[in-house]
Order: sequence, then structure tokens, then C-alpha cells
Amino acid sequence: HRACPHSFTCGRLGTFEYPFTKAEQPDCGLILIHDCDDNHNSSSLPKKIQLENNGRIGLEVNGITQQNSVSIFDEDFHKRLQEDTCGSLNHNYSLPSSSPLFSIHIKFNVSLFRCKRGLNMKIPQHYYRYSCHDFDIYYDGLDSPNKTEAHSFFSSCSVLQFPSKDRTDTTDILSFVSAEMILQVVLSDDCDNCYNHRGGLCRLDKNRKFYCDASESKRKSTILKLLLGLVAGISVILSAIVIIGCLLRRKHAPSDPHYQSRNTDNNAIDPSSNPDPESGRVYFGIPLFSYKELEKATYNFHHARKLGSGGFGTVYYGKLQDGREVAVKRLFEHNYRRVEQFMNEVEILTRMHHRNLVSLYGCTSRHSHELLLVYEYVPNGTVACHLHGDLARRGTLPWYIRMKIAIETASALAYLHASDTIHRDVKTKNILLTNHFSVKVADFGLSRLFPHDVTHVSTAPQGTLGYLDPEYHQCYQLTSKSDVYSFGVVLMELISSMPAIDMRRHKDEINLSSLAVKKIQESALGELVDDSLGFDSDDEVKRMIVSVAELAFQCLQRERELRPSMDEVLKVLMRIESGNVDMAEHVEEEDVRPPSLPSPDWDELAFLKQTMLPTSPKNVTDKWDSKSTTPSVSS
Ligand SMILES: Nc1ncnc2c1ncn2[C@@H]1O[C@H](COP(=O)(O)OP(=O)(O)OP(=O)(O)O)[C@@H](O)[C@H]1O
Repeated sequence: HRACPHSFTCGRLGTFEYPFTKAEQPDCGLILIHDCDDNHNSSSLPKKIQLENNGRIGLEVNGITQQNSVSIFDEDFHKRLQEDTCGSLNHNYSLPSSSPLFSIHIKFNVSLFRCKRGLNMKIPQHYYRYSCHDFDIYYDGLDSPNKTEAHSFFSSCSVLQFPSKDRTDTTDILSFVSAEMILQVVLSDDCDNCYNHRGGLCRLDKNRKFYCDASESKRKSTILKLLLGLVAGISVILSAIVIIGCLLRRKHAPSDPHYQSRNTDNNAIDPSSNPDPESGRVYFGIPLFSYKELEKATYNFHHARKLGSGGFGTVYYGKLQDGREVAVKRLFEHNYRRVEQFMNEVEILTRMHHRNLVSLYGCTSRHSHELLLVYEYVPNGTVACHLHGDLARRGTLPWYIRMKIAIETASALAYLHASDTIHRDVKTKNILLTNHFSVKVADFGLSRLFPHDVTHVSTAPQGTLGYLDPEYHQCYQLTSKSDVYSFGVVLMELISSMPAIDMRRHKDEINLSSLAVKKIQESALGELVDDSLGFDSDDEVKRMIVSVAELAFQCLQRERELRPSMDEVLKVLMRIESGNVDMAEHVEEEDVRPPSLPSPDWDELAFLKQTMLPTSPKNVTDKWDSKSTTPSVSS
């Protein structure tokens, strides 16, 4: 398998790694992808996946979501669902039987209850009924995670499992159950050990028993052993000569105090004398992890465990000994500036507890071999990824989920601001999602605490192009209104599904903020809206999108005094979502109040009584008077 590449490209689907392999190289992986090399024209063949050796080659691959997950479309199942819905819902959906080398899981599985017809019962809240000739199907439109109550309620019915695109609230069974799904491939322990630790490839022998084909790595390790033996032999001979030489010199010369003291100093700084001093200690109230433990949890920072990279380091997936799944951020270099950033991030995060902020479980100490941060693992990718990245698929992020994302992000930012903290790098790549599409705002690496008595902090510009506050860029002055500006860009991304910067757009439209402001001023918001959201077909969705665009326009004002505060943004979003003008009484305490760090200035009552943000001078669908409040139209 020396000829096996570490990864391969499959047309527009991107890069795949083991256990996937091109059908042309079946020995290089466990799951074959067909027609990867057919990319010559736009109507190239759809790529197909073959889950079993000699099995059906029927499932179309839509994309790769994470290193071990693919998004697929089962055309046969789709046809059966459309043509004979009841027949297809009569039995569980099943995938080919698992191999001893790996198992395949459907990421979003939904449960349906198939009950005898005519059960005259009052069905639980959120549940819907779909009637067939011989039976009725009941399902939870919200697919709430706690099924215990439902299972006892439907105890006389059978439970069936089907794939779903995501967990969406739906009354239509044909969008709830879906032929589009994400498959996750998990290697067996033996195979995982073989591939990730021994550098081998997993194989089955004639009797379908596992063996690890590590022939090349064995050959390499034999050569290595021989080399090591040779080096060790030479070292022993050289050491013997040096020792004999020294003994002879001592015998013939007076003692040398300088030599002795240098020797002692060297011993004092030998790092190996204290190999793992940090394990189990606590720093700023958070646990310190030992480097070794994290090395083990991430399989020695194996490339296959890499979740992504940012400006400060690389993030790896890991599993701790106690079973917790974690994201370990490994900072690039151990120099002073980064140590400062690291400690800053640790200090801030330990003091922040909010349901929409990523939790920090712990870190290694500043004296450790390497600086590592251990975060809760948030499994469902970033908002950027769902909007215009690897996970983007038409219609999978309906408007009401985007609204929820906007509100939860605003809630996390309002909380940070109420704790006198500026995020500094608000962007859709820093908004992570759980499997239920709840927000976890991440990456406080650029945050700085600022004292109560100053209105800005003067510091070098940091942040990401496309989201940068234009005033901050000019004056190097940072206030919480810089986060509000960036959040305005996030709102426009949620409305349009376009990236904040796109070099392929016309030069005046490279920045989404400029494009958005231009379209709003031209009364052409409709041209910007992602056409899968129902802007033209659903009046309620249109009302919300128009109001959110109006709010985004205010966030994008060039002059920061004209921008609303994050509290105001949150309240307006909640009002837009509910359609209720008098929302003040419904603001939940935890939405903004910092529970562990109440600011002395914080007056909750005053906050709740605050009037709502006045609406814009004109509706965004009207022509905007550019003189009154013109946001930044340049980068
Ligand atoms: N807690 C986490 N759980 C799951 N994945 C994570 C977590 N934190 C980060 N990631 C993944 O790692 C990637 C890199 O994260 P990181 O914060 O280092 O950089 P970034 O936000 O992409 O860039 P920048 O350095 O500009 O902020 C993210 O895009 C995300 O996919």
C-alpha cells in the first residue's frame, strides 16, 4: 500500500481521507467512492458510494462534512417515499450490514411510532399523525431528545427509525423523514489502532477475520531498529573512550571547580527530571490537564483528528479517559505574545458561563511542554459551514432556525458585553452548532477585558476581514459596538447565505456589508435573500427577514454611536421573532445577565424597562434616504 495517497480529491466534493478511497484504488480504503475522476465538464457524473464490498453502488454522495462523515442521497428510498409513502414507512430504514472493520451510523435518526388504526387518543404536544390504510404513524415534529414519555405513551405501538436531514420542526412527514442524510463511519477498535497507531491498513482474511496490513511500516521499523542498534553501539564505544580519557586526566591533573559547577547547572534545567508535574492541579479554578493525557486523547495529535485551524493554532478532536468529547486547541508557538493570549482566553472563559458560549474544561499550565486549551466539543460544525461551506445544502437551514441562531448569538454577545468583555472576532466561523442547532459562540482568543471607567480600549486591530468595524480599522479604538458591526454582517449572512467576503463578486460587492447596504438602498433586498427561505411565498418569513435586514442595516452604520447596543439588538430580534411588540416582560434573565460576574452597573430592572430600539426611518423595502443614516458602504 505504498502507493496509497493520504487523501484524494473527488471533484467538487472536496478532499476525502481513509477509510474512503477511490473505486480505482480499492485496496487503499474500506469504502469506495465511484467516478471521482470524472470532472471534465459541468454535467459530470454524480459520485456514488459503495458501502459494502461487492455491494450496491447506489447512494449518491453530496459532500463530505467531517473527515469521517459523508452526506448522501438514497435515490431509491426517495422514489419509494414519494410513490408509496405508507409502504416505505412500514419498516425501518436500513443500511447495508456493518463490516467487522467499521460501523456506519445515520447522524440524524428520527423515531416514528407505528400504531394500529383508530387508537382514539389525545396525542402529546408537538406530535403529528400521518394516516395509512392499516396503521397510523405518529411523530414528534420537534424531535425532542427526551423520548421516555413518548415511549410510554405509545407503548402499544412499534418504534421505527428513519433518517432525517436535520432536526427541523415540520408538519410534513416527507420533509421530516428524508432520503438525504449524513452517514458517520466509525472504525472498529482494532482497525482504529491499526490505521492510527501502527500506520497499517485494515484487512479481512479469507474467513473475514481482521488483520492489520502493516507490512511497510514493519519494514520501516526494522530499518529503524537496525539504525538505532548501530547508533547505540557506536555511542557505547565512544562513551567508553571518553570515560577512560576522563579517568586518566583526573589521575594526572588538579580538580576543575568551574567544570563541576557547569555540570550541576545543566542538571538543574533538565526538563526530563520533572516529566508531568501539572496533572490534577487547578489554575484560576479550572482543572489543569497533563500534556500526556491530551496527547493520548487526541491520538498523539493525529492529523485524522484535526477539526480545523485558525490564526492561533490547530484544533483537534479528542476523547478524555472519563469519556468526555473535547476540542483541544494547540497553539502554534510557545512565545510570549501567545502565552499572553492563552492566559487571557483562559481567564476570561473561566469567568463566563452562558448556555450559548462554548465551555472551557481546562488547559495545560503556562510552564507545560505545550499550551493547550480543552473545550467542550460542539459536534455540528460552524454556522459558516452550514451557510456556505461543506455542510451547506439547499433548504436545510430554514428561516426559523436562522432566527434562533441570531437570537442565541446576540444573547451570548449581550452577556459578554454586560460582563465588560468584547468578543473582537464575531463571525459565522466562530458560531458553533450543537446537533439541535443551538448556538455555542467560540474563540475568545482576541477578547480583552476592559475596565468600567473607559469607553474604549486602544489596541492593534485584530479580527477578520469582512467583519471589521470601519471605525476600529481607522482609529484602532475598540468598543462593544465593533462586535455589533460584525454581528450586522452575521445577520446579512443568515439572510443571504453568502460569505462575508467573496473575491468572485464585483469589486464593489466583495464585502457582504457593502453589497447588503447597496441592495437595501436600492430597495432590492429580495435579490439578496437566499431563495430557499420562502421570502416570496411566506408572508411571515418575509416580515421577519425585512425586519432583520433593517436591524442589520442599523448595526452596519459607519458611525458607531448610531449603532444599537447588543442588548437592544437582542430585544429587537426577540420582538421580531414573536411578532409581539411588547416583549420586554419576556426577556429571560439568563439571556443577558452575567450570573457569575454581575457588573456593579448592571440594573436589570432598568434594562427590562428600556424602550425598544426605534425602528429605522424607513422600511428597508423602501428607498433609503442615504443622508440620514448611511452605513459603511466601503470595506
Ligand atoms: N469547541 C469546538 N468543538 C468543535 N469544533 C471546534 C471547536 N472549536 C473549534 N472547532 C473547529 O476548529 C476550527 C478552527 O477553530 P479556531 O477557533 O482555531 O479558528 P477559526 O475560528 O476558524 O479562525 P480564527 O483564528 O480566525 O478565529 C473551527 O472552524 C471549528 O471547525
